[in-house]
Amino acid sequence: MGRREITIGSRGSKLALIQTNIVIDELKKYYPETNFKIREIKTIGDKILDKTLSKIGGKGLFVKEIESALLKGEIDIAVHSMKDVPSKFPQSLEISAITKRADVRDVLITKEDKSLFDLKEGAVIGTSSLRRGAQLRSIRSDVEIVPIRGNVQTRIRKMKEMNLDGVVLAAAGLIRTGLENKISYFFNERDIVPAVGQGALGLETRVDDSLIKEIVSKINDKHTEIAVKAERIFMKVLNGGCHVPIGAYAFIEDGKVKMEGVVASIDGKEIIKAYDEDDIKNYEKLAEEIAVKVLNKGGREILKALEDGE
Ligand SMILES: NCc1[nH]cc(CCC(=O)O)c1CC(=O)O
Repeated sequence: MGRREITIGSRGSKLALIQTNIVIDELKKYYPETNFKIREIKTIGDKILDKTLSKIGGKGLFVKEIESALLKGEIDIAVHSMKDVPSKFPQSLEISAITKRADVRDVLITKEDKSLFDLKEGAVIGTSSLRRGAQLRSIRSDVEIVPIRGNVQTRIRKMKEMNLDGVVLAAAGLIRTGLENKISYFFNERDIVPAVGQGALGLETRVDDSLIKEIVSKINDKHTEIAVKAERIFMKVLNGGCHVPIGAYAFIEDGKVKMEGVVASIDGKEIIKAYDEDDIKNYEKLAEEIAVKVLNKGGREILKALEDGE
């Protein structure tokens, strides 16, 4: 059973619209008769580009207006990058499906297409992500990190305008926008542990809209769902938003869930990591244990110092 017309809310950036169209193409495989309409919604995160996200209130800024439209019934589904979805939700909304994850890695785009190790001593790299900055400095302590904001295309343009040696971005966003050929270096996911949810798309719906929930459930990818849920548990235990350098990556392999979590000091001098694996059904316990391990190995002091410094 389908519905004749379904309205999907999306941010208006090129990447967001491409992602929403990826989701629509998937849904169309199951509901070829349905007309999927996109409604573009501007979020505060799209409007304020001259401040770092942590200063203007965190990553919830990319989803709030879209959630309001969902609550008002103006749209039936919201498509989000799971990376931008905060731990807390309005009570009557939920993520009902997470599609198959794309490349989770972070990458470097450099002015002269140089690999990480060919960058000159003291190279200046643009990223507003504390997670990327700290972990990058743990591999190359000589590099200087400068904040840079805006959508994917803007950041590449700013790299040139600000005469930076490079910028760090998510592989997924570049691949989806057809800019894969600009990537100069792929960071190994164990060197720069990705952001919670990176590379995964989530479909948010109203809790009581069982018809729409049934429709979106068709494109849920069980392995991605478990991995992203595990990462989000890690984030919740650490109580970390985007103002703390934390990362987590879970994946399913050989019938097990395997997971790494990290907390870093801003300068990258302290990198606290924990890795473990367990049966898939124990993913929640695994995520909690990894979070506790990271806290006990020194993560607690790092998080405390960040709180006091704010
Ligand atoms: N913070 C913005 C954002 N949200 C999702 C992606 C990329 C796609 C993804 O990770 O799913 C990006 C761009 C980036 O970080 O380079």
